[in-house]
Amino acid sequence: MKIAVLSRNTRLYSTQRLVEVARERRHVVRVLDPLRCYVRIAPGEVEIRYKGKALHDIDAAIPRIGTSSTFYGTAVLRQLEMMGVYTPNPSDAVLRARDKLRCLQMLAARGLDMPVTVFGDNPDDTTDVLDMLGDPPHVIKLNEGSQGTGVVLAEKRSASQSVVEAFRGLYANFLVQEFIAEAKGSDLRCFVVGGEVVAAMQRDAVPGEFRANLHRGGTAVAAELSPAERSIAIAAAEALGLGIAGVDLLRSKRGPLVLEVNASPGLEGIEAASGVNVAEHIICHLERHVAKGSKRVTVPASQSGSRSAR
Ligand SMILES: Nc1ncnc2c1ncn2[C@@H]1O[C@H](COP(=O)(O)OP(=O)(O)OP(=O)(O)O)[C@@H](O)[C@H]1O
Ligand SMILES: [Mg+2]
Ligand SMILES: [Mg+2]
Repeated sequence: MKIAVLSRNTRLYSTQRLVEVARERRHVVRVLDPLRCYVRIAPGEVEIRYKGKALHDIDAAIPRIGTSSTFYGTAVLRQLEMMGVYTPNPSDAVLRARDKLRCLQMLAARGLDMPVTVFGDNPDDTTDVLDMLGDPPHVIKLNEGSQGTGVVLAEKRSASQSVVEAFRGLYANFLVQEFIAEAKGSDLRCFVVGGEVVAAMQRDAVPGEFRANLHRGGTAVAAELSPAERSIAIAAAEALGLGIAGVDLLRSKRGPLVLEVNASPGLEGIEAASGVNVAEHIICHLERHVAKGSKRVTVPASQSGSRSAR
């Protein structure tokens, strides 16, 4: 198989692991910086080039698209999809996951439990928006934040109001959630590949911190999931159409709650904590799909001319 890993940095742990395992399993693998891919769009043609050369015959692509290149990265991925390249995480699904509000709306539509969430645009509505949520503490989050940045705990209503005003002043999209105190600064990261949870870890925040993210100093240990936790994680990944997903859950009084679904979950923390070779699960998932015969589109010579991508 010829595999492309769309990643801005070949030195990242996740990128390196995917390359390593793909090579071990005798695939041809190449890391492509999505920002160095460029595209020609014309009727009946599919063309994508990388550093001066046409890309062709790619069987599968693994998008590892960071928040800073969502727009461009997903456009490149879409072009690969148009060429019939298999991707476990299609561009539309990556876009859905990147937008926390949209993600929560889709999960709610499936009846999956989550912290109750509100949002509103006009300052005149803030009081009523917060009334819809209930008493503090509240968690206020930037809609497109990651690694715990822009996630703020407001203990009092006046604090919620101030943070909301500050985010509005910065023209940032945000959402406000009920604070799940019973989670006690811990969350569960469930790594879903091809409709199965292949690895899970519990992350615990450092004392005095409510965010469990490893980037915020949190620590991680392997986690045993209950059947309910396992099934809600799988359902959340499926609701968004993601073959690979990092689903974050909180353990609450009313059962597991989905916090968010990440489309480019990191491998370092989860492989270290769980001891599972997650990269191998991902490559095996590609093998199963490409072998199943997801066909690459061949552009007819009459349409593609000398510009054909293959
Ligand atoms: N409503 C909540 N109640 C309790 N704790 C919360 C809540 N929302 C977030 N947290 C804590 O803050 C952390 C960061 O929140 P969240 O996962 O939404 O942000 P993120 O920046 O997208 O993180 P990631 O790096 O996992 O993508 C969570 O892992 C959890 O520990
Ligand atoms: Mg996230
Ligand atoms: Mg998270």
